[in-house]
Amino acid sequence: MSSPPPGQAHLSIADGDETVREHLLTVDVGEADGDVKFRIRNLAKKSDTTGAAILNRLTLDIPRGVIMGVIGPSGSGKSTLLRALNRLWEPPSGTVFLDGRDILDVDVLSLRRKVGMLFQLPVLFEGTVADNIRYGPQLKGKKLSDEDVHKLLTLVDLDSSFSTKTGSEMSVGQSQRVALARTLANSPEVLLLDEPTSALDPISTERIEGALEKLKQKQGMTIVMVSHSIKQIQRIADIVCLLVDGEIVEVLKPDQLSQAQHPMALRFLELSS
Ligand SMILES: Nc1ncnc2c1ncn2[C@@H]1O[C@H](COP(=O)(O)OP(=O)(O)OP(=O)(O)O)[C@@H](O)[C@H]1O
Repeated sequence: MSSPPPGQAHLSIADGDETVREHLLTVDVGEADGDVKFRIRNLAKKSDTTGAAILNRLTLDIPRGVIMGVIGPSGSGKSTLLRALNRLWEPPSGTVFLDGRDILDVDVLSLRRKVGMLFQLPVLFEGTVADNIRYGPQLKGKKLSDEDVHKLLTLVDLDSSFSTKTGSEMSVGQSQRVALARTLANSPEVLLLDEPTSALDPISTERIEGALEKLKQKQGMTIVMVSHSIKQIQRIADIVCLLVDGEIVEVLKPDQLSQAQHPMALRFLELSS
């Protein structure tokens, strides 16, 4: 079999195959595959209180340089999965690999620089936008110039006049873009986004989506985004992963959702049309 193109390791194998789901879930692109950014193997988590499974032995490859959308009903484990990827909770050893390396073997602070995260609501620190953007690099002893700050603002579609504003002078959408710029100041390789636009108006949403597209195209950023909006996933994701009750039940291209076999995927599609 010829090698799949970068970032398409799973999809090219399963294209046109009626048993898409089974193939996608069992295909292993190989231990040393350079096109896989995150390798997740048998990732499990139980509730501390009830012992019920929150994540049920998830196995998934996240290809490098793609936007992967994660969808699923409320409580299906989407945020829990995302949070394992930068050790906001500690996954068991041997379950999550970044560039082939167990993330438990990576210093947690450098992991979080490489794997930045953005939440539903932006929380800016005190001080100006520039202070916020400079914060991460400063911890490493690096001082960003005004030009660096302006470049980061441009990446998120804000003009340089924002650098002197404070959180209280901005809308939630603008603050979210500043939070994104602050994360980007650490030069991450991966962005984890937990419903980053669910509190935003359509114009702000479009701006964030535009920034994410640019980051993927120009910097080859790998992006994993939890979203409740199928339409958003269809707009920007290259691959969509459907979680139901802590299990991955579908991994497919967004335009193949109508061919999904799991009833929940079809339900999602119905609700979004
Ligand atoms: N530390 C924890 N201890 C116990 N239960 C937890 C813990 N963290 C999450 N849960 C439970 O795990 C399940 C999955 O939660 P999670 O937030 O990952 O789901 P989700 O798919 O992101 O949901 P939503 O779409 O509503 O944000 C939920 O039932 C939640 O209550």
